[in-house]
Amino acid sequence: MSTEHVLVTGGAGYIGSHVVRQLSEAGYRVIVYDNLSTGSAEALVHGETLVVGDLEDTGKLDGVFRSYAPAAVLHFAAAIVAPESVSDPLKYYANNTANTLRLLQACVRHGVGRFIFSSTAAVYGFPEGGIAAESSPTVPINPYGTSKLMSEWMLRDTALAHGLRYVALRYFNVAGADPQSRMGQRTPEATHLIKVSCQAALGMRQGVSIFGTDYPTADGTGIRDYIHVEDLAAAHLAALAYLEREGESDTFNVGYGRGSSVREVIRVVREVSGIDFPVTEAARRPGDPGELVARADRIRNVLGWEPKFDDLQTIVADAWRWERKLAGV
Ligand SMILES: NC(=O)c1ccc[n+]([C@@H]2O[C@H](COP(=O)([O-])OP(=O)(O)OC[C@H]3O[C@@H](n4cnc5c(N)ncnc54)[C@H](O)[C@@H]3O)[C@@H](O)[C@H]2O)c1
Ligand SMILES: O=c1ccn([C@@H]2O[C@H](COP(=O)(O)OP(=O)(O)O[C@H]3O[C@H](CO)[C@H](O)[C@H](O)[C@H]3O)[C@@H](O)[C@H]2O)c(=O)[nH]1
Repeated sequence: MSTEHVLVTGGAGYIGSHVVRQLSEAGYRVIVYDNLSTGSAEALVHGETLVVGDLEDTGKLDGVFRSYAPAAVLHFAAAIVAPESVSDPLKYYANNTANTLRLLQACVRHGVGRFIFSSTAAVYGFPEGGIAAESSPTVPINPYGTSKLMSEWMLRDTALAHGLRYVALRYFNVAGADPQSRMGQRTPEATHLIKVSCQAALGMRQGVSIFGTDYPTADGTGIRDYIHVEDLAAAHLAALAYLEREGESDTFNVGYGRGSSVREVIRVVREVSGIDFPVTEAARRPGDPGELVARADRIRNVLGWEPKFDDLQTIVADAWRWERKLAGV
């Protein structure tokens, strides 16, 4: 049990709010810094302190560091829509790269020693054989991935120069919701397959398009490593504990190391919901790799992370329950 303050940027968002809840339950005193551009104060369920502010506002950020002297910073705040990053790249370099720079400068000014960073499998682009290890080449194919990779580099160099230790977590396909439906993915226009399929089952969308049926995979559709947001959140607590026991700075994939195809996901959403929503076959979505699965042994070995929800049925059931609650049905 820790009584230290930790600062969580983007803590009112989808992933951050799950981590915030788990941190509170573990005894941390959590300060959330969020501009509520996509996040919601309702996602903070244990009365955590919310400072509504933008990372660009370094004056406000400095005030937070002065008031709470956080022992650690967990950095989720970002713009996250990969296709939008192609049409508006500077938004991504501003909000993801430049704002991470501002946050790191504040950490150095205030002597913060521990930092956890939300990175993404998008840093790998199209990995050889569809499987990415942490040592695989980082060749992002869109500005979103590049903005995150640049942040990883700044973090690495800052750590070396200023005695800060960090863990960068490269998330694969995050899905599902709090098993008690207190929080989940709120953005109605989200494009993620499991959310879209649940919305289709609820009749909120006309159906689901399968983007590409001619990939060199067993059923021709794209394969991804879907990870339950609750397990992903637990990885952050494992990372924080690792830094607290003086672990060295490091970067880890967070996935299960096992892929599911688009057809499998749709079949499970139909089964779980009991609703046979329309599915159409469409062309490949530009920039989509056929297969993207994590090599995921390092995080288990080094951080001691053990997933508890490694099952597509469970992920979909929790996503489905949340989506119904959000829709009020
Ligand atoms: N969702 C995924 O599948 C996925 C996959 C890989 C990596 N990630 C990373 O995880 C992190 C969280 O993603 P999410 O899915 O929870 O997204 P989200 O949009 O729900 O959360 C982002 C949060 O950051 C806040 N925010 C954004 N810009 C800000 C700024 N300038 N100042 C202060 N607050 C700001 C938003 O209001 C929101 O609460 C991001 O860094 C994202 O790149 C997400
Ligand atoms: O309506 C849809 C939506 C998705 N897909 C397919 O389903 C799979 C998963 O697509 P998502 O949009 O759910 O997720 P992505 O794999 O494209 O990307 C997500 O995971 C990446 C990391 O792996 C990045 O973090 C990225 O930001 C995040 O959106 C892909 O094969 C995609 O082509 C469909 O067939 N129809």
